[in-house]
Amino acid sequence: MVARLAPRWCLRALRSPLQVIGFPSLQLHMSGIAMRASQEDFENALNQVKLLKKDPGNEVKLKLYALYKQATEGPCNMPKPGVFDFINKAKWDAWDALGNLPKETARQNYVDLVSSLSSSSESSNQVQPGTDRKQQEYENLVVTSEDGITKITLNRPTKKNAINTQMYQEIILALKAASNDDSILTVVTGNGDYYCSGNDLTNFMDIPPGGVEEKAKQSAVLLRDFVGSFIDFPKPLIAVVNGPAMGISVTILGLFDAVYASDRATEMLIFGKKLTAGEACAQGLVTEVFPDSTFQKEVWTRLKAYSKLPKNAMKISKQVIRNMEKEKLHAVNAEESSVLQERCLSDECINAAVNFLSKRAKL
Ligand SMILES: CCCCCCCCCCC/C=C/C(=O)SCCNC(=O)CCNC(=O)[C@H](O)C(C)(C)COP(=O)(O)OP(=O)(O)OC[C@H]1O[C@@H](n2cnc3c(N)ncnc32)[C@H](O)[C@@H]1OP(=O)(O)O
Repeated sequence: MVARLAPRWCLRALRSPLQVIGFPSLQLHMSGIAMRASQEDFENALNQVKLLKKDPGNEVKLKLYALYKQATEGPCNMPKPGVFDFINKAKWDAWDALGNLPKETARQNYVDLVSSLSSSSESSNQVQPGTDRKQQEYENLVVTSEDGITKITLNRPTKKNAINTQMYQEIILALKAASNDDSILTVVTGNGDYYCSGNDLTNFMDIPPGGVEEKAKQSAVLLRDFVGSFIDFPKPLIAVVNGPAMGISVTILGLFDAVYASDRATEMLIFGKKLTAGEACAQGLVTEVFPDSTFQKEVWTRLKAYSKLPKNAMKISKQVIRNMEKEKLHAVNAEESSVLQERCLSDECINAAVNFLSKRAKL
């Protein structure tokens, strides 16, 4: 019954430890709790959640969970889980943050939140591909090909294009596909006001049965494959940095052949320091900065001109330049991934993720 009704992201959540966050609505039906005042709206909202086309993300699921618990049970009445019990702690924090919010208000907030999700889900698939030829469907990317240019657009604008686990894998696949397609240039850009806010901090919450050590190992493998796919990319690869960029989306810019940034990319956050696009350009991380008002026009005019250049000459030139450093880059990548595996388990990393997520969970 659940399997038939639930959309794809629900099924994924049910298979993972995150299922406990994901399904207040199913819990309601299973426990058969009866509502009174706004029962009809509330029940409609519970049904609507199951019809959402897109996974709303862990933060929203936490909000839904907390509101559901508050609406049906009142203020948080559970003992606080231990710090390493990430999922239950995140749920507990979200519920506890609601304090003494009255049940009726929580019910109303749940209804309002679901309604906003339903409308944004209807207007989603956020990028208009225009006349581009759309390629394979991805959940977190839009990939189009036109005029010899394959464009990979990071497409989670409501999350500032943070890279979740699936998106890492989709980017690897999209780069693989672009390396074998007919295009001359490949472009990576972001949809919305951000280029990318880096690693999705909820990635670390989905702990597999092997525990946090297994998670750290999986993260290291994924990171190595992800960065490796940029190191090995055989054609000219251009980053069109349309807005702020953070974390891993900045650190991989050095693997692009050109990086064009809008002067609105004012937060290229590396090592906790904010760099403007101009400063990043002065340090060689960005190739050229354009005024935001003309950014898209100027950059795409230039890229279209580049795409008319001889395909094989460009590809071979890139390979000649890059091949010399590939071995070293792979060695550094392997080393960094193994350091990540260790650092994932550090208090500093756990606290940073928990702090961010618990702030998010407060309504
Ligand atoms: C087995 C697989 C595991 C895979 C793991 C692989 C690991 C590889 C790791 C490699 C090392 C990488 C390191 C990094 O990238 S570090 C950088 C991490 N990023 C951050 O710390 C940024 C966090 N976000 C923010 O500080 C702010 O959100 C931001 C400044 C970006 C925007 O602030 P603003 O106030 O304008 O907007 P909001 O905060 O309201 O954000 C809107 C919604 O977007 C969500 N969001 C934004 N960024 C992230 C993120 N990085 N992770 C998760 N969610 C993010 C935010 O929560 C808001 O969502 P809601 O509307 O639902 O609340």
